[in-house]
Amino acid sequence: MFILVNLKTYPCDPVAVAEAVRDVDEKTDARLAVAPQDAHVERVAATGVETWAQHVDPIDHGSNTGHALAESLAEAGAEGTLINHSEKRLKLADIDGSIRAAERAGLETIVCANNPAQIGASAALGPDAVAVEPPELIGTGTPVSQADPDVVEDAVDAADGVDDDVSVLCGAGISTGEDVVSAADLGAEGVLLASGVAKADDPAAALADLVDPL
Ligand SMILES: O=C(CO)COP(=O)(O)O
Repeated sequence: MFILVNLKTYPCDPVAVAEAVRDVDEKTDARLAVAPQDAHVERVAATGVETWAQHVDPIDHGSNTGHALAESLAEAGAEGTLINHSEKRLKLADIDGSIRAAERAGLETIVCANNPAQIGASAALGPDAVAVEPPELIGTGTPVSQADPDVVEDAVDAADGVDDDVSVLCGAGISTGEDVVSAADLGAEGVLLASGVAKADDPAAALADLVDPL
């Protein structure tokens, strides 16, 4: 399983969380990574943890102000990027452009989507992976894999129907190892999570619990 910890703009110490993720990653067969804010990518990557960007824009070097350039994030140490997160929605043409920008920079891609229909459309654009995250469950602590198993299974079917090379992850409310196991049982190859680690009193303990049953 791939476990990607999205730090959003939570007021946690990104380097301390990154070190905890790196340490847990070394002790488990699961693949763990962290997606910090752009300003923290370089410091987080320097810990040795697999580091992802939260977003890239569909742009190239040039006359663009206030954008996230894929090449710059890759140079700072990012190995992949989320695209179209529920909190950073893009138009279809821009999702396509962001995937192409990420590919150009050598970044792995996960396109997020609200529901199985959007998962199918996203898979058609050829990212490495898609992630279904029902917005109403994000940040609630109610795990999508247990509260809405159909949405995960339907997302897996939708992506497989378009391109079975595209992996499917799920996210929203995931915070325990049991939630991760139920996601795997539904056919997800990984999970995205945020508050369960970024807002935990002890992020290292929260991470240890996440991988414990894997
Ligand atoms: O948006 C998410 C991960 O990208 C999920 O957030 P929570 O884990 O806080 O529900």
